[in-house]
Amino acid sequence: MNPPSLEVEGLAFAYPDGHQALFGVDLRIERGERVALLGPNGAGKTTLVLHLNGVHRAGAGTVRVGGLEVAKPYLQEIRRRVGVVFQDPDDQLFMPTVADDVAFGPANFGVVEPELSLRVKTALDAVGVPDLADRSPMHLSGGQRRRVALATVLACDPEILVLDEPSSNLDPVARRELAEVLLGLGRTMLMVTHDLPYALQLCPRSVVIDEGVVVADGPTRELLADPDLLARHRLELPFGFSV
Ligand SMILES: Nc1ncnc2c1ncn2[C@@H]1O[C@H](COP(=O)(O)OP(=O)(O)OP(=O)(O)O)[C@@H](O)[C@H]1O
Repeated sequence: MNPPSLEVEGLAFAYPDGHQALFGVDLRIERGERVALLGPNGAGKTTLVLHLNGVHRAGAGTVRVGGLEVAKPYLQEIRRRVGVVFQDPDDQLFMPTVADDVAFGPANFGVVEPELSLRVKTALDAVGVPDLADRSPMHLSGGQRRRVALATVLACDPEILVLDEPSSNLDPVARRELAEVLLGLGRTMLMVTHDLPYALQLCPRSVVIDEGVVVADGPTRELLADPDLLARHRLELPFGFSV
């Protein structure tokens, strides 16, 4: 049997200033699952995500991606396996053309022509912007930049896609179109978001963390239908939205 895409066991972490941000987090995501990671500001979501690609080193506990432990000797392969799409595409796009940006990751991981060009084309097709290949990433709309940032990660064929606030700063049409793209990918996903309707639309399962611990883990629809849970953890559905 395949190992789970993500297995976090007993993860605890304190920042160098002594602030304890995670207290024994457990999280298992099977291949093909789409999971939303919810929680108020300061809950520990980003801190958790930065353990998945080895930016932070666990104080205690383990993280495995597709069965491989996040540890120094395996960091290059871990970074290929964990495709983080940052909230700000500026963090991800820096080459002269879109095609160069999408090729950058797989080229770094040793992919060569003709496979490299195929990866670029497949990734841009998957996010619905094949026509942008020769454009400068600097001169794209926010929605286009978000899609290109996603393509840069897809081109590395990650085990798990980690999306940080994918719907932020998108107009309603770009937001819906991105949801359609994400649903069409058929990939394992962990989506960090404050956009609860987006979590409901995209992720059958949600995990709520608060003050560094997992406080709920279950079907998104059930969690969002629990007003006490939402109120306890500063989660709020938009006015008039019913689950
Ligand atoms: N570099 C740091 N040094 C010390 N404490 C930090 C550092 N970065 C984050 N923290 C603290 O760790 C806790 C968790 O922060 P984190 O950024 O993981 O929360 P978050 O759930 O991602 O919040 P948000 O929804 O606002 O992005 C917070 O109390 C935060 O103040």
